[in-house]
Amino acid sequence: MSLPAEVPVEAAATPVLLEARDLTRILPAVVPVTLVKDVSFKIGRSEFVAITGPSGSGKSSLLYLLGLLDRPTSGKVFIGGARTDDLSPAEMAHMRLEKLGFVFQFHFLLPEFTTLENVMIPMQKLGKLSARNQLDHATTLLADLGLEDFLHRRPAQLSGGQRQRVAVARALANSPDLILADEPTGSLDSVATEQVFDSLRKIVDRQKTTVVAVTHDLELAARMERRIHLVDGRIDWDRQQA
Ligand SMILES: Nc1ncnc2c1ncn2[C@@H]1O[C@H](COP(=O)(O)OP(=O)(O)OP(=O)(O)O)[C@@H](O)[C@H]1O
Repeated sequence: MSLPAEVPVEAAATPVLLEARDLTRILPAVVPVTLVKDVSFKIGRSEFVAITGPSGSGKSSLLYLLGLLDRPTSGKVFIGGARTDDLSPAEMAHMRLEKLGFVFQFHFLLPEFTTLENVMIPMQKLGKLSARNQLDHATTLLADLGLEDFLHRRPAQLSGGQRQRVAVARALANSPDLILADEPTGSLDSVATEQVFDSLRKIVDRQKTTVVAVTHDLELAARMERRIHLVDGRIDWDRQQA
Protein backbone atom coordinates (compact mmCIF):
# COMPACT_ATOMS: atom_id res chain seq x y z
CA MET A 1 0.00 0.00 0.00
CA SER A 2 1.38 3.39 -0.86
CA LEU A 3 0.35 6.42 1.16
CA PRO A 4 0.43 10.01 -0.12
CA ALA A 5 3.87 11.60 -0.04
CA GLU A 6 5.12 13.09 3.23
CA VAL A 7 2.51 11.77 5.59
CA PRO A 8 3.22 13.70 8.79
CA VAL A 9 4.09 11.64 11.85
CA GLU A 10 2.69 12.43 15.26
CA ALA A 11 4.51 15.24 17.02
CA ALA A 12 7.66 13.75 18.49
CA ALA A 13 7.25 12.87 22.17
CA THR A 14 10.90 13.74 22.85
CA PRO A 15 12.77 16.94 21.95
CA VAL A 16 13.77 17.17 18.31
CA LEU A 17 17.38 16.18 17.75
CA LEU A 18 17.60 16.09 13.98
CA GLU A 19 15.61 18.03 11.44
CA ALA A 20 15.72 17.83 7.66
CA ARG A 21 14.00 20.84 6.13
CA ASP A 22 13.21 20.73 2.42
CA LEU A 23 16.45 18.91 1.62
CA THR A 24 17.29 18.62 -2.05
CA ARG A 25 20.56 17.36 -3.50
CA ILE A 26 21.16 17.62 -7.21
CA LEU A 27 24.43 16.54 -8.77
CA PRO A 28 25.41 19.09 -11.38
CA ALA A 29 26.06 17.42 -14.74
CA VAL A 30 25.07 17.87 -18.38
CA VAL A 31 21.94 16.06 -17.31
CA PRO A 32 21.67 16.90 -13.56
CA VAL A 33 20.99 13.95 -11.27
CA THR A 34 18.49 14.45 -8.42
CA LEU A 35 19.56 12.32 -5.46
CA VAL A 36 17.21 13.72 -2.80
CA LYS A 37 14.15 15.89 -3.37
CA ASP A 38 12.21 18.06 -0.86
CA VAL A 39 12.81 15.80 2.12
CA SER A 40 11.54 17.09 5.47
CA PHE A 41 11.20 15.37 8.84
CA LYS A 42 11.99 15.77 12.51
CA ILE A 43 13.55 13.02 14.59
CA GLY A 44 13.45 13.09 18.38
CA ARG A 45 16.05 12.10 20.95
CA SER A 46 16.37 8.34 21.48
CA GLU A 47 14.33 7.47 18.39
CA PHE A 48 15.36 4.38 16.41
CA VAL A 49 14.51 5.11 12.79
CA ALA A 50 14.87 2.96 9.67
CA ILE A 51 15.32 4.54 6.25
CA THR A 52 14.17 2.13 3.57
CA GLY A 53 13.47 2.24 -0.14
CA PRO A 54 14.42 0.53 -3.38
CA SER A 55 17.98 0.51 -4.61
CA GLY A 56 18.86 3.95 -5.95
CA SER A 57 16.07 5.73 -4.05
CA GLY A 58 18.53 8.08 -2.34
CA LYS A 59 18.92 6.47 1.11
CA SER A 60 22.69 6.79 1.33
CA SER A 61 22.63 10.24 -0.25
CA LEU A 62 20.17 11.36 2.43
CA LEU A 63 22.28 9.84 5.20
CA TYR A 64 25.37 11.71 3.92
CA LEU A 65 23.45 14.98 4.06
CA LEU A 66 22.22 14.24 7.60
CA GLY A 67 25.76 13.30 8.63
CA LEU A 68 27.28 16.51 7.23
CA LEU A 69 29.36 14.45 4.81
CA ASP A 70 27.72 16.25 1.90
CA ARG A 71 25.94 19.58 1.53
CA PRO A 72 22.42 19.95 0.13
CA THR A 73 21.77 21.94 -3.03
CA SER A 74 18.92 23.56 -1.09
CA GLY A 75 17.28 23.05 2.27
CA LYS A 76 18.85 22.67 5.69
CA VAL A 77 19.87 20.13 8.31
CA PHE A 78 19.47 21.13 11.97
CA ILE A 79 21.20 19.16 14.72
CA GLY A 80 20.12 19.84 18.28
CA GLY A 81 18.21 22.85 16.98
CA ALA A 82 21.31 24.44 15.43
CA ARG A 83 21.53 25.09 11.71
CA THR A 84 24.48 23.48 9.97
CA ASP A 85 24.44 25.16 6.57
CA ASP A 86 26.58 28.05 7.78
CA LEU A 87 29.37 25.83 9.16
CA SER A 88 32.81 25.86 7.56
CA PRO A 89 34.29 22.50 6.49
CA ALA A 90 36.41 22.48 9.68
CA GLU A 91 33.36 23.20 11.85
CA MET A 92 31.44 20.45 10.08
CA ALA A 93 34.29 18.04 10.76
CA HIS A 94 34.31 19.04 14.42
CA MET A 95 30.54 18.57 14.70
CA ARG A 96 30.84 15.11 13.11
CA LEU A 97 33.53 14.17 15.60
CA GLU A 98 31.70 15.51 18.64
CA LYS A 99 28.02 14.93 17.97
CA LEU A 100 27.73 12.17 15.37
CA GLY A 101 28.80 8.56 15.10
CA PHE A 102 28.92 6.61 11.84
CA VAL A 103 28.61 2.91 11.10
CA PHE A 104 28.94 1.78 7.49
CA GLN A 105 28.36 -1.54 5.77
CA PHE A 106 32.09 -2.23 5.91
CA HIS A 107 33.73 -1.62 9.25
CA PHE A 108 36.64 0.63 8.13
CA LEU A 109 38.64 -0.30 11.23
CA LEU A 110 42.35 0.42 10.94
CA PRO A 111 43.99 -2.98 10.42
CA GLU A 112 47.25 -2.21 12.20
CA PHE A 113 45.52 -1.18 15.44
CA THR A 114 43.86 -3.32 18.11
CA THR A 115 40.18 -3.21 19.00
CA LEU A 116 40.88 -0.90 21.95
CA GLU A 117 43.07 1.40 19.89
CA ASN A 118 40.51 1.66 17.11
CA VAL A 119 37.86 2.76 19.62
CA MET A 120 40.23 5.24 21.27
CA ILE A 121 41.17 7.03 18.03
CA PRO A 122 38.08 9.33 17.91
CA MET A 123 38.63 10.19 21.59
CA GLN A 124 42.25 11.10 20.87
CA LYS A 125 41.13 13.29 17.97
CA LEU A 126 38.57 15.12 20.12
CA GLY A 127 41.05 15.42 22.98
CA LYS A 128 38.57 15.80 25.83
CA LEU A 129 39.58 12.80 27.92
CA SER A 130 42.91 11.95 29.51
CA ALA A 131 44.72 8.87 28.13
CA ARG A 132 43.67 6.89 31.21
CA ASN A 133 40.00 7.87 30.81
CA GLN A 134 40.11 7.09 27.08
CA LEU A 135 41.30 3.60 27.90
CA ASP A 136 38.66 3.12 30.60
CA HIS A 137 35.87 4.45 28.39
CA ALA A 138 36.87 2.29 25.41
CA THR A 139 37.09 -0.77 27.65
CA THR A 140 33.61 -0.10 29.07
CA LEU A 141 32.08 0.46 25.62
CA LEU A 142 33.58 -2.76 24.27
CA ALA A 143 32.54 -4.75 27.34
CA ASP A 144 28.99 -3.41 26.96
CA LEU A 145 28.94 -4.82 23.44
CA GLY A 146 30.23 -8.20 24.61
CA LEU A 147 33.76 -7.72 23.31
CA GLU A 148 35.72 -7.77 26.57
CA ASP A 149 37.70 -10.83 25.45
CA PHE A 150 38.88 -9.24 22.22
CA LEU A 151 40.38 -5.93 23.37
CA HIS A 152 43.88 -6.64 22.12
CA ARG A 153 43.04 -8.34 18.85
CA ARG A 154 43.48 -6.73 15.47
CA PRO A 155 40.50 -6.56 13.06
CA ALA A 156 41.80 -9.51 10.99
CA GLN A 157 41.58 -11.70 14.12
CA LEU A 158 37.86 -10.98 14.62
CA SER A 159 34.69 -12.32 12.99
CA GLY A 160 32.62 -10.05 10.74
CA GLY A 161 30.04 -9.51 13.47
CA GLN A 162 32.71 -8.75 16.07
CA ARG A 163 34.37 -6.25 13.74
CA GLN A 164 31.08 -4.51 13.14
CA ARG A 165 30.40 -4.32 16.88
CA VAL A 166 33.84 -2.72 17.30
CA ALA A 167 32.74 -0.22 14.65
CA VAL A 168 29.60 0.46 16.72
CA ALA A 169 31.78 0.98 19.83
CA ARG A 170 34.00 3.35 17.84
CA ALA A 171 30.92 5.28 16.69
CA LEU A 172 29.98 5.66 20.38
CA ALA A 173 33.46 6.76 21.47
CA ASN A 174 32.69 10.46 21.87
CA SER A 175 29.18 9.86 23.29
CA PRO A 176 27.41 11.24 20.20
CA ASP A 177 23.80 12.40 20.20
CA LEU A 178 23.17 10.63 16.92
CA ILE A 179 24.40 7.45 15.24
CA LEU A 180 23.97 7.25 11.47
CA ALA A 181 24.28 3.75 10.09
CA ASP A 182 24.39 2.85 6.39
CA GLU A 183 23.50 -0.83 5.92
CA PRO A 184 25.21 -1.74 9.21
CA THR A 185 24.30 -5.41 8.83
CA GLY A 186 24.52 -5.52 5.03
CA SER A 187 27.59 -7.75 4.94
CA LEU A 188 26.74 -9.99 7.91
CA ASP A 189 25.13 -13.40 8.38
CA SER A 190 21.93 -13.74 10.41
CA VAL A 191 23.62 -14.39 13.78
CA ALA A 192 25.96 -11.42 13.44
CA THR A 193 23.09 -9.28 12.13
CA GLU A 194 21.18 -10.02 15.31
CA GLN A 195 24.18 -9.13 17.49
CA VAL A 196 24.76 -5.83 15.73
CA PHE A 197 21.06 -4.99 15.82
CA ASP A 198 21.01 -5.76 19.57
CA SER A 199 23.97 -3.41 20.04
CA LEU A 200 22.11 -0.61 18.30
CA ARG A 201 18.96 -1.33 20.29
CA LYS A 202 20.96 -1.15 23.54
CA ILE A 203 22.37 2.23 22.55
CA VAL A 204 18.89 3.61 22.01
CA ASP A 205 17.37 2.10 25.13
CA ARG A 206 20.20 2.60 27.62
CA GLN A 207 22.07 5.64 26.40
CA LYS A 208 19.14 7.44 24.80
CA THR A 209 21.17 7.96 21.66
CA THR A 210 19.22 8.47 18.44
CA VAL A 211 19.92 5.91 15.74
CA VAL A 212 19.02 6.40 12.07
CA ALA A 213 19.81 3.32 9.99
CA VAL A 214 19.53 2.75 6.27
CA THR A 215 18.61 -0.87 5.67
CA HIS A 216 17.38 -3.23 2.98
CA ASP A 217 16.40 -5.71 5.68
CA LEU A 218 12.67 -5.18 6.11
CA GLU A 219 12.49 -7.56 9.07
CA LEU A 220 14.98 -5.36 10.93
CA ALA A 221 13.26 -2.19 9.76
CA ALA A 222 9.99 -3.49 11.22
CA ARG A 223 11.67 -3.74 14.63
CA MET A 224 12.55 -0.04 14.75
CA GLU A 225 10.02 2.45 16.06
CA ARG A 226 9.74 4.47 12.92
CA ARG A 227 10.29 3.90 9.24
CA ILE A 228 10.87 6.54 6.58
CA HIS A 229 10.43 5.09 3.10
CA LEU A 230 11.99 6.77 0.08
CA VAL A 231 11.13 6.42 -3.58
CA ASP A 232 13.00 8.39 -6.25
CA GLY A 233 14.67 10.62 -3.65
CA ARG A 234 11.39 11.66 -2.01
CA ILE A 235 9.62 10.51 1.13
CA ASP A 236 6.93 8.10 0.02
CA TRP A 237 5.76 7.57 3.59
CA ASP A 238 6.91 8.12 7.15
CA ARG A 239 5.29 6.04 9.88
CA GLN A 240 5.59 5.23 13.53
CA GLN A 241 5.56 1.46 14.08
CA ALA A 242 4.29 -0.51 17.05
N1 LIG B 1 28.25 10.36 -7.87
C1 LIG B 1 27.14 9.99 -8.52
N2 LIG B 1 27.00 10.23 -9.83
C2 LIG B 1 25.87 9.91 -10.50
N3 LIG B 1 24.79 9.35 -9.92
C3 LIG B 1 24.88 9.08 -8.61
C4 LIG B 1 26.04 9.39 -7.83
N4 LIG B 1 25.81 9.02 -6.55
C5 LIG B 1 24.58 8.48 -6.52
N5 LIG B 1 24.02 8.53 -7.75
C6 LIG B 1 22.67 8.07 -8.11
O1 LIG B 1 21.78 8.67 -7.20
C7 LIG B 1 20.73 7.78 -6.85
C8 LIG B 1 20.67 7.62 -5.34
O2 LIG B 1 21.82 6.89 -4.89
P1 LIG B 1 21.94 6.36 -3.40
O3 LIG B 1 23.24 5.62 -3.30
O4 LIG B 1 21.70 7.46 -2.47
O5 LIG B 1 20.72 5.33 -3.34
P2 LIG B 1 20.43 4.16 -2.29
O6 LIG B 1 18.96 4.19 -2.07
O7 LIG B 1 21.31 4.31 -1.11
O8 LIG B 1 20.83 2.89 -3.13
P3 LIG B 1 21.31 1.42 -2.65
O9 LIG B 1 20.17 0.87 -1.84
O10 LIG B 1 21.49 0.69 -3.93
O11 LIG B 1 22.56 1.60 -1.86
C9 LIG B 1 21.01 6.49 -7.59
O12 LIG B 1 20.22 6.47 -8.75
C10 LIG B 1 22.49 6.57 -7.92
O13 LIG B 1 22.77 5.87 -9.09
